[in-house]
Amino acid sequence: MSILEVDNLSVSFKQYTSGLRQHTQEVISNLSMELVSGEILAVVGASGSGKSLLAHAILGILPSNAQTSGKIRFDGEVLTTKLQEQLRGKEIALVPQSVSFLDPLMRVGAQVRTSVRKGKAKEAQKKVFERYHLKEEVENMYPFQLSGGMARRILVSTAMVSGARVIIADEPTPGLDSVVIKEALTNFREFADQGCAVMLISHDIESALQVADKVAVFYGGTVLEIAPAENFEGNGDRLQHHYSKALWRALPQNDFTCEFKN
Ligand SMILES: Nc1ncnc2c1ncn2[C@@H]1O[C@H](COP(=O)(O)OP(=O)(O)OP(=O)(O)O)[C@@H](O)[C@H]1O
Ligand code: NI
Repeated sequence: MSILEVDNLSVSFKQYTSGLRQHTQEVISNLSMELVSGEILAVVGASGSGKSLLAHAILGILPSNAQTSGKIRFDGEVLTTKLQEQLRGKEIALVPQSVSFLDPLMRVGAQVRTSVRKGKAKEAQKKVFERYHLKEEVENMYPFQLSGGMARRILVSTAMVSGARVIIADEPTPGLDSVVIKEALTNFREFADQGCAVMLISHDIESALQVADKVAVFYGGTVLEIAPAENFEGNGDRLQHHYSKALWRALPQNDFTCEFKN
């Protein structure tokens, strides 16, 4: 069953060029896709292809000069600005790409606790810190005192304790060591297995494929194809699009199958 549906979404930015002349740049074009309960959808594609903007459009946190058209539905209901506000951080949680999303003036333990909706906040926060190997003293720190990897683990923790039904994770793993990456990906898998849905935006196709059910390949602001994860194997012959094949074959471990070899 589909929890979140994106229907013909376009996003453009109005920018002033010289003087008062306006220029509109479309950064997402006629994009349709869905998140299904119980599934992880990995989203892969080049830098600048619109992955983060799609996440922000779903959450309703695009910059104010962005114009959108199309519809996004949660549980069949069309998302309005008001509904997005109500669902944000509650039914739909974001693991943002940038650690600047953390509140610089709030201790990180408190930030995680404010996201807990069910059960005891303190307990949930302690448990999730333990899970992500964050020492007890970290809860009293401010974001500026954290390393990049610690800040990222705080962002993942915040989404994990929220009790949301949809998690949109925008590059949640860079800078993390392999043990924590595995832990986070396993948690996303468990989360999906409980009947929730995950959108996992990642440059790390190899890791994403370990847990994803389907992969959406992004290019130039739209989805080229959505393929079952198992189609990413061998030479990539089961992938439909040249770009998807190229993306897959460009991975270091696939050099062996590259035609240029010999
Ligand atoms: N506020 C903005 N105003 C104008 N253009 C923007 C704005 N934010 C993003 N863009 C443009 O939209 C495009 C998509 O950006 P987006 O951040 O979604 O890419 P991405 O796929 O997430 O890239 P990355 O993999 O590097 O995170 C880029 O070309 C970017 O320059
Ligand atoms: Ni991005």
